[in-house]
Amino acid sequence: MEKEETLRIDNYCFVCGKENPKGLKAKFISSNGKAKAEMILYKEYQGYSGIIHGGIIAALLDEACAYAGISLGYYTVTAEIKIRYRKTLKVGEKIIIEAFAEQIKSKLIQAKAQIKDSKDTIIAEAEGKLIIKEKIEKS
Ligand SMILES: CCCCCCCCCCCC(=O)SCCNC(=O)CCNC(=O)[C@H](O)C(C)(C)COP(=O)(O)OP(=O)(O)OC[C@H]1O[C@@H](n2cnc3c(N)ncnc32)[C@H](O)[C@@H]1OP(=O)(O)O
Repeated sequence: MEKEETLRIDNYCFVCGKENPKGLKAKFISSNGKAKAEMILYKEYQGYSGIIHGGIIAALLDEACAYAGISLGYYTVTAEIKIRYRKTLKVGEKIIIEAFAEQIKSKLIQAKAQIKDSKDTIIAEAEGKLIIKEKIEKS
């Protein structure tokens, strides 16, 4: 049987990697199944003029779900993610990204995430199913 590949962290994640010069460099803090980040997205990430691209929003929501899962002690891959875009996100607006995750089966974590603007308006929401690949060894 083929040995499963382990997930490697090399700080080049497109969303959070500190070393990725083309990445978003989001800084998540997470604990007890919750994750949070605040950031501003600039023109480089727009689709239509002045509006942040939905794929970037999806990537941030996905990442938030993953961080919430990491805070439960697991590295996961996303099996499914459903996104509801509620309002357009304007270039240059401060946003808050939050996620909550719970393990609902031996290999399955269910997560919810949302992005709000500084007026507490929900910009987008997500529901994700994450499959546990490995337990994080405490160093
Ligand atoms: C500090 C760090 C910084 C670094 C932090 C970096 C964070 C990066 C975050 C990035 C997130 C990503 O983009 S991850 C990359 C994008 N995602 C991927 O590439 C995933 C590609 N897909 C796959 O590898 C596969 O399809 C899987 C693993 C998702 C599923 O494979 P599989 O073969 O079907 O699953 P299998 O192992 O048989 O099943 C495992 C269990 O999960 C269940 N399961 C599988 N899929 C689903 C599903 N959609 N919904 C419900 N349940 C499911 C199965 O029924 C089974 O349950 P039971 O029978 O055991 O009960």
